[in-house]
Amino acid sequence: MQWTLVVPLKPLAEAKSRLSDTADDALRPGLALAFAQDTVAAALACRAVRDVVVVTNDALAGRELAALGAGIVADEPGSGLNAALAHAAATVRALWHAGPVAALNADLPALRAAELARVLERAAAFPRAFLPDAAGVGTTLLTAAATEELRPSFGPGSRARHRAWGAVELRLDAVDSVRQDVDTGDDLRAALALGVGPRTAAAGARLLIAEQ
Ligand SMILES: Nc1nc2c(ncn2[C@@H]2O[C@H](COP(=O)(O)OP(=O)(O)OP(=O)(O)O)[C@@H](O)[C@H]2O)c(=O)[nH]1
Ligand SMILES: C=C(OP(=O)(O)O)C(=O)O
Repeated sequence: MQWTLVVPLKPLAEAKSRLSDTADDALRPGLALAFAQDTVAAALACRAVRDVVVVTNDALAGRELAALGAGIVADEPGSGLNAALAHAAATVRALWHAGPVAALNADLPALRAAELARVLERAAAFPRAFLPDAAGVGTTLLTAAATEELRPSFGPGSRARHRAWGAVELRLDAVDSVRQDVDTGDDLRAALALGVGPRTAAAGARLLIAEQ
């Protein structure tokens, strides 16, 4: 089964506010872009991924991620994360192809294509499935078979909501890179320990942690 991933990204200037304990206002937009670039590059290299579509209104992010090979869908301004994901999934199915879709967080800078493949291959057994984040309270991946609606409910406590809404929780060992999203300085430290992609490394992420 080959998946289309939809990746949501808010305007870079507003991104990663919880990282303010580690990176100042001048650095956070560039870090958010680097996280997204490393996430999208790894996803495009994944054997189980047919294509990646980023839903965003940020012009710079759109250009940089399109240059990596991602499709770009404009956000419905002010609609919020879950509406943006549902809109992107519907647009993909209406305009590209009506296959299985999955929502993937844009802040997985340590993402490994092989680990993502194992998760997506496991998800293919279920109508809808999700992977909890490393903290065990959120979600980094939500999948829907071709006959299913995505029905995203991302946000605080999303693990419990996605389970309550009928998605099967995926339980796999050795897929840390698919679970380690970066919201805080501690998350960034954990992602660096896993090994981040070249753009996140070049953005000076390790220096930020060393300064703490
Ligand atoms: N397209 C789109 N993406 C969004 C929207 N809101 C959040 N996102 C993205 O969804 C993911 C999770 O969002 P948040 O945790 O709210 O934002 P964040 O920038 O990751 O972190 P914080 O600012 O610390 O909350 C991130 O990749 C965001 O860029 C939205 O309204 N539209
Ligand atoms: C949106 C989510 O993640 P975060 O806020 O940590 O980016 C989520 O886990 O549903």
